[in-house]
Amino acid sequence: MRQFVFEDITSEEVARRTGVYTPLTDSVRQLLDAAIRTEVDPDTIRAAGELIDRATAMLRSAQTDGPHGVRYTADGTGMPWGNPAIGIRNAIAPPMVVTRDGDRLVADVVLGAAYEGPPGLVHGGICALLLDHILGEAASAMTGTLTLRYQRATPLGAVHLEAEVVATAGRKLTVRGSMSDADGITVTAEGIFIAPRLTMTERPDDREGP
Ligand SMILES: CCCCCCCCCCCCCC(=O)SCCNC(=O)CCNC(=O)[C@H](O)C(C)(C)COP(=O)(O)OP(=O)(O)OC[C@H]1O[C@@H](n2cnc3c(N)ncnc32)[C@H](O)[C@@H]1OP(=O)(O)O
Repeated sequence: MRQFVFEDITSEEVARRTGVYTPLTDSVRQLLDAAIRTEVDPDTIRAAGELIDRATAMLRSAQTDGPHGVRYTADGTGMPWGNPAIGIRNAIAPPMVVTRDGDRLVADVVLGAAYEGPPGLVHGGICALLLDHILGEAASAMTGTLTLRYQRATPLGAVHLEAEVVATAGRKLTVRGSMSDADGITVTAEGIFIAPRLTMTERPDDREGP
């Protein structure tokens, strides 16, 4: 299991990097959507592919070995930037922006063509990804068991997610949550999340993570 990675950088530097990477990821997200929906002729598709390959080579001219990792700074700011639900450097992520509302975590996300499963509807695995993430973030723990009930299909478009810890027993946290559209709940979730064996006396870079 890889470890969390400590980066000794200021919040200004985090903001600067966020400003650099966010527009790139937005562009790649637009590219994903365009690649799914384009109806241009084959020559134009080939030409676009060559341009994309050139851009990819530019980006690969300096890159990390392996994944981005879950990085954090001295003040505890997390940089899970490769995360497929919330990562600001991952175009697969919608991205979901999670905020706190009292005891609950909430997020509002727009799911477009890249998330389609049945026609016009959100893929069930995407519902599971987003719910796993928001429930896991509510618990700050590893998913042990996650149970979903797909109450009705979720149309592509705007969705709302919620999660709340409802019980704690030792390292085990029970978390409930839901996904909904404008007409109400589409998916309910309940998970058992297991907090790491970790004491606050350990140095941050000793922590193991997913
Ligand atoms: C790491 C911190 C993460 C922070 C993340 C920040 C937010 C990021 C958000 C990311 C969100 C995305 C999140 C992701 O994507 S997390 C990635 C997906 N999840 C995994 O890959 C987890 C793989 N499994 C494991 O690593 C271990 O099996 C875990 C850690 C789960 C338990 O192994 P551990 O050796 O620690 O456990 P223990 O044997 O001491 O048992 C302890 C207690 O737990 C009970 N139990 C055990 N297993 C399960 C189970 N599967 N269901 C229900 N209960 C289970 C067990 O009965 C016992 O209960 P009790 O007898 O005491 O009553």
